[in-house]
Amino acid sequence: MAESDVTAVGARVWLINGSEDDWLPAVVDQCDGVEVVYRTDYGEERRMWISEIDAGVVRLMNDTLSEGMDDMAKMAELNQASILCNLNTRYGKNSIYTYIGSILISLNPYKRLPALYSEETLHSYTNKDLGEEPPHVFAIANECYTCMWKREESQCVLISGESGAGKTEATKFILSYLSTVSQQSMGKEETIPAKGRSIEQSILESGPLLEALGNAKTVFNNNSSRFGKFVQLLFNHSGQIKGGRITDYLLEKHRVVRQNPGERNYHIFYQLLNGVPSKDKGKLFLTEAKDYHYLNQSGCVADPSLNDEEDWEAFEKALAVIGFKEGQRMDMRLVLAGILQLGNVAFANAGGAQVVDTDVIDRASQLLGIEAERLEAVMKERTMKLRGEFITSPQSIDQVNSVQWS
Ligand SMILES: Nc1ncnc2c1ncn2[C@@H]1O[C@H](COP(=O)(O)OP(=O)(O)OP(=O)(O)O)[C@@H](O)[C@H]1O
Repeated sequence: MAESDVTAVGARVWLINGSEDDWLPAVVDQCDGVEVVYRTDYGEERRMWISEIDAGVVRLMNDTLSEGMDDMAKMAELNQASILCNLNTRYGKNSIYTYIGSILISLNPYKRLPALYSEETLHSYTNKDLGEEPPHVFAIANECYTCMWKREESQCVLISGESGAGKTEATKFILSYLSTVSQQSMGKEETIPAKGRSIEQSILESGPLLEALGNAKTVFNNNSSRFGKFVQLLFNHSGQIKGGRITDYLLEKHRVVRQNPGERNYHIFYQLLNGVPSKDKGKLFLTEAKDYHYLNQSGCVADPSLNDEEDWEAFEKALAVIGFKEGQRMDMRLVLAGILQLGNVAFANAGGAQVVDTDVIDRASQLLGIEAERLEAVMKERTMKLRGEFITSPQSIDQVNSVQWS
């Protein structure tokens, strides 16, 4: 390598800090023949005397990396620094997807990129081999779909990443791709099932449903899934989706009663309060989020990026598409409103915990369909079976609160 290559203005270089993981991608910004100014991709400026520069300090970057490679398995230099540099270069061009062989790396753009997920883009990935088109989550979905045919074996996509990385969005894109190709493979003699809803529609509608009940605003992600899920789709021999199953894991249950500062309870409670028409609020005893202990303790009841009213409509529509009747939907509203009332039951010490305001118990009992006396008793007393006999004893306020809030 000629030394002048790494001092020529505009040249892409590596500044060698130590181990390969510490290399910094940079560009030669200025050179007056004595001193060189390098500007790193991460915004830093580094100055060096030309006399100090050798291959142990600055190295010329491979041309292919300067442009950004869409498959990193083909990179000449493969280390943490070159991977991060390549992803960063591509991210700057809104190329959020990159392969390493058949593994897809997806970066969260934190902005809508409609052209990337248009119908036209989706169709450009059908019947293509992996690598034929630019890296994309649709290409992974297509690879699964075609491998299922070719190998006659079940296929699996594993999506992992930290909170807010984009797993839920990626899952939705994969489901939307598979549901589109499933509908395309529908034979002429086959029609959408009765009640005007297809399985594909039901699978897509499961998104708003699961998000309302299992997602919440956290400090990392305003729509964080607080559970893991395994989505299974079953295809027939014509390539159509014939069924699906979603198994959930490890729902963060304690969020219903307690949230960290700046976070929210599950979306559904705020959607209920904002979405139920005023005329129906009375019978559900609904007021405002700030009035409920389960919603007001974190200091956050709203987020400008979330539209609880619209999301309530999407939730109700999803329930209808999936097949819940109005009576069942009403039962859900009653249970949700009942949970909010339970959080407001307050206790005082009077020879054991006693309910301060029995109106709250009355409201909860009406909503949940449980006798008020029995509801009050299970909240403030403890019953044990001792030598075949049931013994009921009062509880202290701490004991009662630990049951109510944990
Ligand atoms: N491909 C994308 N295009 C546009 N925005 C995206 C994309 N992926 C993610 N986002 C944005 O980032 C937010 C967080 O993404 P997402 O909810 O999918 O993360 P997650 O990995 O599922 O997080 P968690 O583990 O907390 O549930 C989304 O609400 C969306 O605003």
